[in-house]
Amino acid sequence: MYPASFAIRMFSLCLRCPGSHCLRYKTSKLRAPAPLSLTLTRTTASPHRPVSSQTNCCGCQKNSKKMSIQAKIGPSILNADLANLAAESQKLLDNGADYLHLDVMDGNFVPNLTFGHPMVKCLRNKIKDAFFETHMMVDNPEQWIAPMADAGVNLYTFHIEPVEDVAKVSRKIQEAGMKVGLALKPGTKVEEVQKYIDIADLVLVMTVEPGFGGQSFMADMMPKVEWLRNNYPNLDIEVDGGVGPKTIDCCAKSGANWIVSGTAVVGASDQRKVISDMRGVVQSYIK
Ligand SMILES: O=C(CO)[C@H](O)[C@H](O)COP(=O)(O)O
Repeated sequence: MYPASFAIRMFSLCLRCPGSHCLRYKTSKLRAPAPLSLTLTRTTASPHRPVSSQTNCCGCQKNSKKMSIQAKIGPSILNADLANLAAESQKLLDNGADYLHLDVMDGNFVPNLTFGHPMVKCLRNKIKDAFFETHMMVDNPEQWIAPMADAGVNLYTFHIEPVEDVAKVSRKIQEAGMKVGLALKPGTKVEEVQKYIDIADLVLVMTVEPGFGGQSFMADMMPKVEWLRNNYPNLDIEVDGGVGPKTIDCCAKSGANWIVSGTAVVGASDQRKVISDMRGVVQSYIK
């Protein structure tokens, strides 16, 4: 961690750069993460996905480029009528959902049980072309990679907390043909995911304790999202838990672009409006 005086000095150096969006002290060159307490916007360089090869003499990007991320709304079907899952899911997709967030719980990692790959496979048989994310709230995510890939999952998001070798599990997910999501419980420091970000397609910052839908949003998780966005402008950052029309602005402003919303969408009388309004808020913060 660099002291604040160093950060301020590097920032003022950056002001000489014609690219006014450059904040050099948090580029990949220095490999120093911005402190969690700093709230910064608009970076142009990322160790995750570089956005330009043109640089100024100071190493800053010459031209500001648009962030390449997109706003995505993924309803969680946790609190839906699971006996009617295919119809409920199709309705969400027809109302504009970008993807489905499927909460898989094993009763060990979290104190709740939901469903596993057989159910996901049945859902895939009914819904052929939607993007499926499974949020694996399980002790041993490695165990379910092959069956979930076979079930037609696109993005396999697992918690790093119980996993000894996150890189190995991530590689196996990729080899199985799925994208990799890395999830953090509220008590897990964001720095713990940093060394794996280059192999991740998405980082999920939980905004409730995982296990149940319908809980209150934890605004104190937003510094994690800000830190990720400031350091990785093109990373897909997902939030999950208590997210809805009342809390979306806070998430979007902090830099989240993949939004999981359960109760607020599934229980809405006008799902289409809720999904579209939330996407609009996220889009308004994407530069
Ligand atoms: O992962 C989850 C709980 O562990 C759920 O996805 C999450 O809680 C979504 O539901 P809601 O929007 O109702 O909070």
